Amino acid sequence: MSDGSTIARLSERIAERAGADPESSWTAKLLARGPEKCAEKFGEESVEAIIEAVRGDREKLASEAADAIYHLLVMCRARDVSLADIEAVLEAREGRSGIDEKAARQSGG
Ligand SMILES: N=c1c2ncn([C@@H]3O[C@H](COP(=O)(O)OP(=O)(O)OP(=O)(O)O)[C@@H](O)[C@H]3O)c2ncn1[C@@H]1O[C@H](COP(=O)(O)O)[C@@H](O)[C@H]1O
Repeated sequence: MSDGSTIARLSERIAERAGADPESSWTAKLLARGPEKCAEKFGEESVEAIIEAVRGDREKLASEAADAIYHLLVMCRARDVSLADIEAVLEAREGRSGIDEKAARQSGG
């Protein structure tokens, strides 16, 4: 069972590896290729997760979802958006239902 700290550790590891040798780090290699390439990679990994979600293989979906989360964090890192930035948005949404939020947006409130 995860308490969320695995993703926080992953995010820290991505930040550490950002300055590593691209020959020895996938993170460094991706970041060296620029934000557009990181976004493309996230898109590919997301599609792989979508395919497994449609197929209904739980094990493969968990694996592809892990790849997608890693590549999402790398893409955000490439644009200087940290996990803390993402968490701040999520925290601001806590306690408000998505249905209420959508209704408020549609009524301009
Ligand atoms: N979580 C990950 C992680 N998930 C996926 N990947 C890499 O993402 C790459 C995906 O590349 P590809 O698309 O070629 O792989 P694929 O999806 O199997 O491709 P196909 O063969 O299906 O086309 C692989 O090389 C994976 O190893 C990851 N690379 C790194 N991490 C984490 O990042 C940390 C730092 O890694 P380095 O930067 O490599 O040191 C690691 O300790 C991990 O915690």
